[in-house]
Amino acid sequence: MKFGVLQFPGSCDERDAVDACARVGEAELLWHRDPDLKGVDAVVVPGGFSYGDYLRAGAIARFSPAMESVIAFADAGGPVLGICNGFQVLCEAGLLPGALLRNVSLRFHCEQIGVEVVNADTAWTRAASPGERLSIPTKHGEGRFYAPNLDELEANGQVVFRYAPGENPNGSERDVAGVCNLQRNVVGLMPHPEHAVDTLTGSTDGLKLFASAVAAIATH
Ligand SMILES: NC(=O)CC[C@H](N)C(=O)O
Repeated sequence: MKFGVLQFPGSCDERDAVDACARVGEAELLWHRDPDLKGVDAVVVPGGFSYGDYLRAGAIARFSPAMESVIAFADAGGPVLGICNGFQVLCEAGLLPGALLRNVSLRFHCEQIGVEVVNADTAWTRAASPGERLSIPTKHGEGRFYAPNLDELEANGQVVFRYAPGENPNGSERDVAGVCNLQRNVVGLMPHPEHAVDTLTGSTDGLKLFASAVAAIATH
């Protein structure tokens, strides 16, 4: 099982993402200009500030040559995870519904928070239980999830994560922290599971997402 972690100019969490993936499988960095995904079994689009967040976070990165390959990979059912800036890129690319707006505070927010698993039947949450609370860091300025069809997303089971009560850092409607596509192989979330994989930093809850992908590939 090999993960590919896609790196853009301005990514900053790709090394932690590789480390997180390497705890449950093999992992390698993929450069955004190269459309060859090197035969990986799952793709992680990591956090950071691709292209300096100019225009809108993720708006430029989504035109990278590798993104066309990621879209084809996702359309074929391959597991894709977008973390924070990666979530923003996947929304911009049309792989996930909705958009991420500026935090309601208009401030960058950085904190360890509680995140509840709403849907444990996706490629990236099957190792968790519905209602399970994970402790994961969050750090972003444009994390307020918005979708005009939120009722429909809820009805489809596309809301995958919610901020724990009282811990919503950005004003997202109905505390939405992460969503998936209809096929449930593409998941995006604002909190950073790759920063919660070692007891040294206080939580290993993030490993559940990466272990889920390994299970998804094993039963594919
Ligand atoms: N940690 C990150 O990935 C930051 C995401 C994004 N650039 C923001 O500030 O909203």
